[in-house]
Amino acid sequence: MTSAPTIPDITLNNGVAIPQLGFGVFQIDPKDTEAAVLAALETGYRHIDTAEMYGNEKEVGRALRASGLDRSDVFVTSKLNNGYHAYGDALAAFSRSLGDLAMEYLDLFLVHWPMPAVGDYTETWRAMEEIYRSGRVKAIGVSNFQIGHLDRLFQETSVVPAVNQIEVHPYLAQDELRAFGADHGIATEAWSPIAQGKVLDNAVIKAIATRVERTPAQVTLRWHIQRGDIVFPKSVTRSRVEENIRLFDFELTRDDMAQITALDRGERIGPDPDTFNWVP
Ligand SMILES: NC(=O)C1=CN([C@@H]2O[C@H](COP(=O)(O)OP(=O)(O)OC[C@H]3O[C@@H](n4cnc5c(N)ncnc54)[C@H](OP(=O)(O)O)[C@@H]3O)[C@@H](O)[C@H]2O)C=CC1
Ligand SMILES: O=C(O)C(=O)[C@@H](O)[C@H](O)C(=O)CO
Repeated sequence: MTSAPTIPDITLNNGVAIPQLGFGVFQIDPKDTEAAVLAALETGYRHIDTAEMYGNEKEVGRALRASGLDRSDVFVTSKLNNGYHAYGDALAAFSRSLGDLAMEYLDLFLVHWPMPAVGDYTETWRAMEEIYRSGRVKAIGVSNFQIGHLDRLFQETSVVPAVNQIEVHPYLAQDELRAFGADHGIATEAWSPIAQGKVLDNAVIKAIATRVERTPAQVTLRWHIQRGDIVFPKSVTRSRVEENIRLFDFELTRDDMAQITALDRGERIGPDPDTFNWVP
């Protein structure tokens, strides 16, 4: 393939820079993860999104070491699993994630789900603040938090989350929650950015793709990039890993952007954060 593109950074609310495009590893079998992450790093990705829940942190760490890259060259995110929301459990879970990744620090650590009916996420967030103060993570954030959850954090805790990682794709544009985040200095990370493939046969996206001579996946990912969100598509297919990074040498018009945003139908492919209380 041709040389790797330059991926722009987004500056988080504490000054930390995060590559706007990364590589997600949800549903990559642990036995396949080292090879998949290594392929992504070889292709030019410098940002990996994992989680304790995915069961593949060890393999992510192995891939980074096998790549020969410096630890500081790659932005690594992991997430606190749902069973560890109590203060002491959260501290211990963070240390376990670091141990499994075999890293001295994480770039970003997130509360994976708010779990509103199970525990008190403000207690969990105080543990995250303690982890942040320890210097073993460069930034802390949340995932799947709704406006009400964020409002409670603002009222009862000190550190404003650096990011909120939420489901966003053309069928779930999330404009209200994204705007709320932007108003409070919280960057949006868009999970399942191509809706696990479900938006790729959409007629509007296909027509734009034909006109700009790109694939529907590239058009959809470019829509996220131009909206300013952070994305990390997942693929175990080398040709798609290469396709998904080629987003920085074309542009969508204002009309393309509006047409894709108008596909919003409030349709989730994942759980509803207000009612999701699953402990793996
Ligand atoms: N915080 C949270 O609660 C959540 C976070 N996430 C994060 O977001 C990441 C991405 O989301 P994910 O759910 O994996 O879904 P994605 O929207 O990234 O879609 C992944 C699926 O699309 C396929 N695919 C990838 N690229 C292409 C392409 N160019 N053309 C056609 N098909 C393609 C993949 O197939 P194949 O692999 O076979 O090539 C896979 O089946 C996760 O890996 C994870 O890091 C995801 C869900 C929830
Ligand atoms: O991928 C993630 O990060 C998730 O949280 C999802 O797996 C989510 O928990 C789910 O889809 C459960 O069915």
